[in-house]
Amino acid sequence: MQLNLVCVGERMPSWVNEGYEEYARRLPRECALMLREIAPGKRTRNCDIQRILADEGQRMLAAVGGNAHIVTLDVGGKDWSTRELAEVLARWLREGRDIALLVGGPDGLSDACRQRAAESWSLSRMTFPHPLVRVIVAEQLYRAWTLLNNHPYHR
Ligand SMILES: C[S@@+](CC[C@H](N)C(=O)[O-])C[C@H]1O[C@@H](n2cnc3c(N)ncnc32)[C@H](O)[C@@H]1O
Repeated sequence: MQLNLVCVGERMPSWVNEGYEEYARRLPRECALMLREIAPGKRTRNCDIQRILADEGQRMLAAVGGNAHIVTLDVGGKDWSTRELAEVLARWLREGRDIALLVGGPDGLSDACRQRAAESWSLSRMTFPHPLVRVIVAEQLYRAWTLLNNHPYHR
């Protein structure tokens, strides 16, 4: 199983890249987390946001393997506790399919991404900036993995 974090947004500040890498590199090979960055559409003053969202969504889905289990990151998704996330991670590991975790850009996710998703994960009822979301996701996945493996990181 591989975890693919598919995010709209490129050229992140160094603190975002370092924060993400800090946790992603700790995950073992059987649970590797790979980042796939999708270039955001160009937003101009009178641009058609729905068209830009649809195009970003299309490129996100193209970056996801045909057999992947798709999970959207969404304020309105399931607000798993860390322990519940660990159970979800254990299920994903058992099923063995690649997982695609989709994080939208400044305007969120397209309808097509939402429709293709098998599950939706909420980190909080608060809206976070998309650069921060990849860092939190990497940390929570690492924390869930340590919980499954009785590692002292989770206590
Ligand atoms: C800045 S937010 C987009 C806000 C946009 N107005 C919306 O309605 O989605 C960018 C992305 O970060 C992710 N995100 C932000 N806050 C989140 C949260 N609390 N839980 C899960 N994902 C979140 C979502 O994937 C969202 O599409």
